[in-house]
Amino acid sequence: MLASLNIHHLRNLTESKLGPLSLHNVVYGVNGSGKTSLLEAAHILGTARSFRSGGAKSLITHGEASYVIRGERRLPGGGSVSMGVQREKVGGISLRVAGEASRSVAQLADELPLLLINADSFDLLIGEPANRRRFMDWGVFHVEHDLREHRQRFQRALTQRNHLLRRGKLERSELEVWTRDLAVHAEQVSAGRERFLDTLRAVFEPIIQELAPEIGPVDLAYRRGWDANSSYKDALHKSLASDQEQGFTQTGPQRADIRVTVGGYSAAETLSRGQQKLLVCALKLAQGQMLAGERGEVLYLIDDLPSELDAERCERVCRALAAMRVQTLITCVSRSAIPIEWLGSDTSVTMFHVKQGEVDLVSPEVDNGKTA
Ligand SMILES: Nc1ncnc2c1ncn2[C@@H]1O[C@H](COP(=O)(O)OP(=O)(O)OP(=O)(O)O)[C@@H](O)[C@H]1O
Repeated sequence: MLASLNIHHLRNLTESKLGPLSLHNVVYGVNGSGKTSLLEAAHILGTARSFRSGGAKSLITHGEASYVIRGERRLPGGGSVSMGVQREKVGGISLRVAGEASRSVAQLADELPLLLINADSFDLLIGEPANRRRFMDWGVFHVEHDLREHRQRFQRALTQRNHLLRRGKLERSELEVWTRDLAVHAEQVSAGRERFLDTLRAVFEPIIQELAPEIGPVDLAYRRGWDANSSYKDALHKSLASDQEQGFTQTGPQRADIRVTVGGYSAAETLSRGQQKLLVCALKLAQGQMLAGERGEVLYLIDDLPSELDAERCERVCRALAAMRVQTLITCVSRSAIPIEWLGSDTSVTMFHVKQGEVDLVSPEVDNGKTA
């Protein structure tokens, strides 16, 4: 569990401490006060990158030369691990884990597994299929580590095959070699995605029922990217002439998708914005449940949880998070937007008030909900 976060010169957070952190942490403050920047700091600590667009250097407080983010992770069995990320305007990024310099972002991710829910998360439902493929591949690689190699070899074979298809004069034997390789690894990648989706469905269904029973059953159908009745090898054989004409491989896992429907209709085109948010939250909570099952720990960064949700539905999300026993860092504009009893007992929830980059620990008893 992340125990504390110290931030130096990240956006308007010139010298800020967020801590001590509990299982659930609510940060509130007016627009532009620095709430998202606090989530961003936690995200950088676990991934070495921001979730917002823009150059990495634009995160450094204007006029300063570098930012530094330090965090302390409390270990389940006692003891703690320190983590740190520093970015220089001139120079680059340096990472530290347990007092040692590290070159591996994966080491940060291992120490602090994170999941983010923010306005961009809607892309999972309404965005391009690539967003849903990334979601599937995240799951595949967390659950089945050896599929990484199949994925890399699939990508390499696809690149090579497309390269040959683009060339006017076709080298048949070379094309056949890459097509054979492509077919083998594509089937593996696709089968892995299908298994992930089967596992996810079982976790997702009770969560969506709890968060949004009124929208009815939600179907997550896997579209593997080629004719469901043929092997990929046969599909490639059938589409060879047309692939040659187009100059690229038109079918395969690079076209896979998850079709999300409600009562047979596209969820993206049918659901209201609030319902879409509940559906996206259910997918992310299912993802977290799978990750927590495997890793034992996960930290949810949730930007402006109450936006788009009415009080009752916001409460449902909070109660689902509380039931999962995952750590949360949730932002909202007003103190009263998330009554802490939705998340659990007073002892497992800490509130912070951020004002122009300054973070204050708020005692709920003293504050009594009056500081909005
Ligand atoms: N490099 C920078 N140096 C200094 N200040 C910056 C820099 N980048 C952004 N800011 C400022 O930091 C502040 C914090 O922005 P942030 O997005 O964290 O606010 P927020 O509390 O999440 O707001 P909202 O509720 O509007 O989403 C803003 O006032 C922004 O103008």
